[in-house]
Amino acid sequence: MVQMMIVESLGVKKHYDSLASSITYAVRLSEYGVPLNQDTKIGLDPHKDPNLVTVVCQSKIEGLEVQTFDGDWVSVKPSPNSVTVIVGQAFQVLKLSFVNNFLQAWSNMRVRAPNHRVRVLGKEKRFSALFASRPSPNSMVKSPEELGDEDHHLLFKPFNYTEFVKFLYSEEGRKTKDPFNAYFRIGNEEAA
Ligand SMILES: O=C(O)CCC(=O)C(=O)O
Ligand SMILES: [Fe+2]
Repeated sequence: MVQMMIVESLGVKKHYDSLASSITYAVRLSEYGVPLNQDTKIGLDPHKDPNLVTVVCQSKIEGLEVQTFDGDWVSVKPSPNSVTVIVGQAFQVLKLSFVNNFLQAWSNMRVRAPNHRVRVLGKEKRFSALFASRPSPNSMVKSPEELGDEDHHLLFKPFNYTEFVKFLYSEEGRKTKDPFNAYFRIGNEEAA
């Protein structure tokens, strides 16, 4: 539903079915103990999710923090009747390509994969539940072909999601500052 809303808001609803047909879903439950480093209180290092969309449900103990464009960290408070939706990088590719092709109409990127992290401030264990969508194994993530033409080049190469995740966790990927842009970026423009 959230994905459909995003695709619709980008004005490319007709591509939703083909996107939806190559998506898989997974649920993960996370437990965070008291962080070893009591200076930073970091439970999970800053990162962007590689997948399409992650829905996060925090237990009573807060900890999720999202970075703003200005670099500040904002805490997301747990709520019993709401969830947090995090856009991942695979979605960013679709979005960036769409935006690029409709650049004249849209002056800016509409959705971005945000940097986020977990900090556990107190002495209690923290729990969270995550529901994530991602491209099916070995499926290609690419922009609809009619959106790419000579005047409107695409920002990213089509890519195999499984290969991307392998690279992300490889020795080389871990050493690379921005593995996503290093691997798929076609031009030199910043796509942070
Ligand atoms: O536990 C959370 O609130 C978020 C965890 C997270 O960002 C992740 O596992 O990718
Ligand atoms: Fe995450």
